[in-house]
Amino acid sequence: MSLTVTDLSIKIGGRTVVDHLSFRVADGARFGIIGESGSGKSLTALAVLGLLPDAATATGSILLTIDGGEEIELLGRDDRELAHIRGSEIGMVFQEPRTALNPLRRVGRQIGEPLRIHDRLSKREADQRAIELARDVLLPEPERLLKRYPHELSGGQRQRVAIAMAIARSPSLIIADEPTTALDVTIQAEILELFDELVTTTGASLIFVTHDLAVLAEVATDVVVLSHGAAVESGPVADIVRAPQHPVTQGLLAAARATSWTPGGVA
Ligand SMILES: Nc1ncnc2c1ncn2[C@@H]1O[C@H](COP(=O)(O)OP(=O)(O)OP(=O)(O)O)[C@@H](O)[C@H]1O
Repeated sequence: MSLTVTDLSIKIGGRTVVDHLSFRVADGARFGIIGESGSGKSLTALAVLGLLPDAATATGSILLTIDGGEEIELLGRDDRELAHIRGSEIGMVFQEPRTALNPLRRVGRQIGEPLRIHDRLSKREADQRAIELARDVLLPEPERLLKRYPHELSGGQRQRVAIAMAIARSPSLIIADEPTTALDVTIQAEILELFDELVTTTGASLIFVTHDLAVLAEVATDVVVLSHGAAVESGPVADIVRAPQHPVTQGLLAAARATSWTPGGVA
């Protein structure tokens, strides 16, 4: 699968919040969208997911090319079709796992339910698959843990459950919007490692949204830098870290270094 965003503009209440943005995510790529708060990162991710707020209007093109060559224009597509694509082709992980999880349901059921509904697995098959997925995301003691409710899990474990739900139906694209921002630093590193591993083993492409260049450098190989909704710089993460051209990128690098990060790990 590949994703080609061309000339994407998003307006809310007459204000342009994403401005003629173009980028391409190649098959199996790990692509980062970075920028300061309010630069339009989340709205760009939501546009790809077909989840823009009602007040927003979007123009341009978001073309998903699925394996086999079929091209699907996501922009302007009706909600039902987008919901179908979200389930099967695109998985999503957000900052706060609580919002992705139903507090009243055991986590195993939440992981397995889409598989029962869409892939018509029996309850037993879905339970079994939920355990496999829990293992894939390195949840401890899956059989026991899946019987628990979200509030009985730690924040890191909840995010692992949300990731298991995102990958349950083997999407070819995973979109993660600040998935580690709400977590402690040590847990953050573990979750980044998990993304790294999952993308490698599943072959899915990744769009990773963050304000943190240190985090980005752990998972992404290519990046677009946003400022006020527009791309100000793009290219391989290693180049951007080595020689940032735009003042916004230089600022993001300075902010990352201020947390004692050194860009040694960048490929
Ligand atoms: N539902 C909304 N109604 C009105 N304005 C919105 C809405 N959602 C976002 N915006 C505005 O659009 C701009 C871009 O928002 P967006 O959430 O994409 O930024 P961001 O880069 O993800 O920032 P953050 O890291 O703070 O989430 C911001 O100025 C924001 O205030």
